[in-house]
Formats: sequence, structure tokens, C-alpha cells
Amino acid sequence: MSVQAIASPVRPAEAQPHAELPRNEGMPLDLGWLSATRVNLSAAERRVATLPGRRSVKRDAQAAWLLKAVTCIDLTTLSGDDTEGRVRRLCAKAKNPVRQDLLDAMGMGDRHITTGAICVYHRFVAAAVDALEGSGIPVAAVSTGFPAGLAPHDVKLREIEASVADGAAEIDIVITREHVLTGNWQALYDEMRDFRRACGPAHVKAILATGDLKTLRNVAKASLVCMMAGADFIKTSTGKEGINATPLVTLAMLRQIRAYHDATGFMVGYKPAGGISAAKDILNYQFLMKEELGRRWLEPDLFRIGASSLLADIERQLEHHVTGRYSAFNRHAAG
Ligand SMILES: O=C[C@H](O)COP(=O)(O)O
Repeated sequence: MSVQAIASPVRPAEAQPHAELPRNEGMPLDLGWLSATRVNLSAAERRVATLPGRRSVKRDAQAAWLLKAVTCIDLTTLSGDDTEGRVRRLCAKAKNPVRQDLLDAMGMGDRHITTGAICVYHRFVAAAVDALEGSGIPVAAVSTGFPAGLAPHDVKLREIEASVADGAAEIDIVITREHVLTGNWQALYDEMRDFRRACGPAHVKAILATGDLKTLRNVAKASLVCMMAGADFIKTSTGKEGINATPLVTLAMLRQIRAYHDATGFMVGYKPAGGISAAKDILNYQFLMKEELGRRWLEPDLFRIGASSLLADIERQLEHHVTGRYSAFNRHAAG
């Protein structure tokens, strides 16, 4: 079977793969639901431990999954030494994330594969919007005092508004971890509600910074509160915590997305981010998404991968798939 046959869900970027989903409108804060929320740690660990052994895909199937992953990457640069030049180079890579000769060899040369988005600091939103004009690739901005999220609340709201005014279609906000660590769910709900309102038409991804939240139960509750307050996506990490995205934390968050969908009918997206740099690792996240939430959640409107260096390894794996040889990492500088 060819990559093309397997990867047929990888559609041209300009086409709408599915009817636009209704946005998560949120719901009143339900403290009873929260206090009943539990995570069975040992069962979750067992579930995650069996994942790589049970689902290994090879050759054409693996190439198809990896191409699908490319379409879900929020290609990211979030460094103190970022420059407009670096952001523009990243945008060029987002438009052509995989070499044309490799795509042609896989029968995917006409699919106009792009990354899901570009993710940058507010300062670079306007330049990224300009560089991506006509491509259909959205710009995501990390606002709200990223990565600590400890700026004054009104300053965070102004930052969101400024990013939207500059053309950001998606805003990745960071929550105040203290609200979770002190169990102040009302404060977290109110904060998230305000962020959602400030985003207006821009979609909002709530970064939980799971590595700071101490327990999986806290992660599960914070996920629920952010969804109740209207988050379009929940996202694991800023990439700056000591522990970033993991399959275990993913499982805890996906189970809450499922529970929220069962209760409200709203489909909320998921974004693992931080420390995901190996192609083989992203396959596990994709399998978890498919098994826990279903095929629909593999599309870029419900699944994003926050990563600054994953694309380089995916391209290397695809080159190996096509040519039988691995190239050096320095041949894949961007992404
Ligand atoms: O949101 C995305 C992350 O900041 C990217 O983290 P990374 O540089 O570890 O891939």
C-alpha cells in the first residue's frame, strides 16, 4: 500500500477537511464534578506503558502517520534571542515543511502540506502574519506573560488584545499555577473566562504547565476548569518547565476531554508541547489520540503538537523512508 493511500486524510492546506466545528462555549463552573474527579495513577501508568509495544507502524504506514503529524505541528520559536529574521525563516519552513522531492517520491507532491501553525511571541506576530500571507497558515501567539504567567491580570488581557490586533488567529495563554496549587478553582475559571473573552474570534489554547501542577489529579481538574471556561484547546506545557509533555499527562488530559465531550457535546482540542523532538515519540501521542478520542481528533483543528525541533527528525525519517539513508541533522536546520 502506498503512502498516498494510507495518508489520504492528509488534505491540501487550503481545503477545509471538515465542516468547521462549533466552538466550545463553556459552561458554569461545576465544583461537584471537580471534586468527584479522580485519576487512577497505576492504571494510567499501565495503559501508557503498553502503548509502544501494542502499536508499532512501519514503512508506508509510518510515513503516512508522520506526514499527518507535520500538518499538526505548531512550528515554534520561543527564545529570548528570537529575531524577525529567524521568525521569517521559520515561516518559510512552515509553508514547505518537507522537501518536494521526498513528497513526490511518496506520491504526495500535490498535497500542499504545511504545518498547522507558527507559534511565536507577541513581538513577532505581525512579521509572521506578513510572511505567511496567502498560505492559510495561522499565527499563534503566546500571550499572558508567557511562560510564568505572573504579569498583572489586566496586562495579560491587553497583551492578548494586542496579539489579536496584529493578526494572531490563535492565542496560547498560560494559567496562573497558584490557582491550581491552592485549589482556587473559581479564580482559575474566572481568569480563563476573561482570557477567552479577550481573544474574541481567535481560538484560545490553555497552557496548564502540567510539570508545575504536582499531581495528575490537579492536571485533570485544571483541564476541566479550563474547558468549562471555554478553552478551545488544552495544552500541556510552555516548554520551559522541568517536565513538559509526557504520555502519562496526555492520558489524564485526554480522558477529561472525553468526559467533557460526553457531558456537553463540545469537542476540545489537545496540544502536547515541550521536549517533543523525536519522530517515534509523536507516533505514541497520535495513537493515544486515536484510541482515546477517535479518528476525528487527529485533524489539525483538534490536535496540535507544540515543537521547535520535531520537524527536523520527521524529515530525516521521511528521507530514510524514501532513500534508505539518514541525513545529518544539520541538513534540516529549521524546525
Ligand atoms: O509550545 C511549544 C514549546 O515551547 C516548544 O517546546 P520545545 O522547544 O521543547 O519543542
